[in-house]
Amino acid sequence: MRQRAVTVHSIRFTERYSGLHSVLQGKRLIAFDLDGTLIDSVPDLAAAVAHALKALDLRQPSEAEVRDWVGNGAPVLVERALTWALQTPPTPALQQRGYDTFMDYYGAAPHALTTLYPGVQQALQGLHQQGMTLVLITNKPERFIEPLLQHFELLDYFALWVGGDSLAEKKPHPLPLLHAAHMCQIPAAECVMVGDSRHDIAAGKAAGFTTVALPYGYNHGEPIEESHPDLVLSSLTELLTTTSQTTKAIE
Ligand SMILES: O=C(O)COP(=O)(O)O
Ligand SMILES: [Mg+2]
Repeated sequence: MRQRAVTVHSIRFTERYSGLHSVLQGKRLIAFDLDGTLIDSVPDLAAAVAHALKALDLRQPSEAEVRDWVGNGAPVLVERALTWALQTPPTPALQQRGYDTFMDYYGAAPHALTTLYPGVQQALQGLHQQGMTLVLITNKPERFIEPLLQHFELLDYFALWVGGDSLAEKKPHPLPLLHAAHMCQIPAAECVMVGDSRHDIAAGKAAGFTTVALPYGYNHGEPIEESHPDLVLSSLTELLTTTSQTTKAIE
């Protein structure tokens, strides 16, 4: 069985890096959020929202407006868009029509306008090579995960992925995180949740994971620091620097 030992190198850490060091020390599993953390997907989500509203003869929001509505999964995104356009919550029938049109449009090409954030490929590859177990936990519908990971050539890095409709609960509930830890047989105390939104940080805290935030994604227009993650990074490659300095896998 594979075990992990933590090796502290005799280098002088700056205050920032000693913070990184202690947060990741002894961790074996990193759970990544998808939208706003690994991929900038808002251009495609906004195009699908606009298409769905246009099909219903409703006014269409800007990409900036849609950015602030992302985070609680596709049904809530469509509901927020319809409520904005109608200035009142949609009827169940209208919500269903809007959702179906959104899903068809988005599902046809979920990566057409979507890009990987800088350093993502490098960070995942490095962490994977170091023997870290990587999982993906998104509120995005499960059916879109595999095509997106395949398109960006990230699929092989992940031991498992969980979508917003995969289980009975989604983030900010801790269930998807606890499910992933259980499936990988790694205790929550040795797991880290990395995400861009308050839902990632709340889910991580509730699951007993260490929480790491990225400030460049989608958080309903609020600074992620307000959610008090254990650490805020500017790029995922900072994770790589830290773990390569502080952990070493042994047989
Ligand atoms: O689909 C959403 O609303 C957000 O997805 P995420 O959990 O990957 O950020
Ligand atoms: Mg996100």
